[in-house]
Amino acid sequence: MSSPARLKIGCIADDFTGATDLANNLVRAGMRVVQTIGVPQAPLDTEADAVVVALKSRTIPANEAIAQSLDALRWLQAQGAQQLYFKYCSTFDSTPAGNIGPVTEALMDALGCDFTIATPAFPDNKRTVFKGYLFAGDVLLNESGMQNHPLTPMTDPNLVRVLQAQCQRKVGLIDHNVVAQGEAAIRARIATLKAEGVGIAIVDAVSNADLLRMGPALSDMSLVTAGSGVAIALPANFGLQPTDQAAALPAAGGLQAVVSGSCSVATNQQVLHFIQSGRPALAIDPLRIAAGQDVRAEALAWAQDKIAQGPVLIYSTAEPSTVKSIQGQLGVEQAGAMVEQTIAGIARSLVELGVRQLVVAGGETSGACVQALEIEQMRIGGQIDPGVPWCHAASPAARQGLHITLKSGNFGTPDFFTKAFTALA
Ligand SMILES: Nc1ncnc2c1ncn2[C@@H]1O[C@H](COP(=O)(O)OP(=O)(O)O)[C@@H](O)[C@H]1O
Ligand SMILES: O=C(O)[C@@H](O)C(=O)COP(=O)(O)O
Repeated sequence: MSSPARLKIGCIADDFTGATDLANNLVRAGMRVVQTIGVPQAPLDTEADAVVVALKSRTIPANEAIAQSLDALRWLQAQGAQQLYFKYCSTFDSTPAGNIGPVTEALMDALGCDFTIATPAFPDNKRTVFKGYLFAGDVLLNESGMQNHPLTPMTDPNLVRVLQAQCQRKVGLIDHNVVAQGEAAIRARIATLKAEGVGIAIVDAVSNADLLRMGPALSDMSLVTAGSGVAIALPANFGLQPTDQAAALPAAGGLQAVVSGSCSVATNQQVLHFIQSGRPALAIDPLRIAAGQDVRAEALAWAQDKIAQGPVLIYSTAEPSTVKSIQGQLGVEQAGAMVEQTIAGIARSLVELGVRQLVVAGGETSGACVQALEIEQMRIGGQIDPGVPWCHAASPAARQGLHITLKSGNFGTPDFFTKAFTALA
């Protein structure tokens, strides 16, 4: 086994789909990237410029998120990572208890880092930050629907205030006027903030040009914290330029399927689009799972005689009123866990049937599917839509490995479920 080169960027992501989102942006900017599911037990055994360690630490208790993140940091340091990147959601999903602030500060302490940035800006997916205020699309974060998020309701769009509530260190702002002037002005502002006792600064960015202007000023920062957007600007600091080779994956083959447990607005549109295009789609009824029916076996039998003709979709995706009614009958957590386990079981059975191109929709659903497929590591390939790349992974269920994409609930155009397979052809 050849000994891999020193990692340029070591990344810690607080969820699985967010991890592929970050990996995708690093690949687009020229890095070869591997994503691991959790913290690996062994050293990296393949060439990569960056590794993204995917955790599920977004909404767990802050002390557990810190412990897992420090574990990931130690592994990345052992692989020689030259810069660390903590990735969180582009809608800054967190509560006054964390976990963005506590994890950032624990990583800073461990790295002896006296200053870092924080920006969830991801203009390709319409997340922008101006004067410290986060916009999702054309509206402020707290008007975007995120104010109703069940676990991390975002009711304040001012990120300086939001992050300060989670941090011991003083939080400041590098605003758009400074970012627009480029590296020297950003470095000067950082020096001023440090002199004022600020340890973490929210940074404005309303376009990719802003992110690219920011990049050179981050070249010597041991820790960067951000959504995935900032990643487009970092590979250049290591002398890398965009190249198709960074996204190279093995040739794709085998059967094609989509499984969806996401109930987000974008996914609902994607399911509808797939059905309206006349392709085979099977809805899963959570109440039948709860009643003890073998929904997995039924789904497999349904798929078996259709899948040779082209991609099939198996979904529990539903509109908010239906989801609420099911949650009312089964309980929120029980309904979620039951559906996740069923879809993950179906994904495993489909791969055992010969599916080698698998689209998974939903963050939690992706976590369950990746676990059911016993995937430990994924190589990141080309982008299908902003934030969503194809990946290639080994799995005991697929001898030569499989192509898999983990789609965040809110990402992707309405035709994503068909476009994904065309992109791989
Ligand atoms: N019809 C349904 N009724 C109730 N819960 C559902 C239904 N379909 C999916 N779920 C659950 O909703 C959650 C969706 O979360 P997730 O997979 O993270 O999607 P997203 O990325 O869109 O948030 C999962 O726990 C899933 O099992
Ligand atoms: O930064 C983002 O928006 C995404 O990468 C992300 O983290 C999305 O999370 P989920 O919507 O929970 O999949």
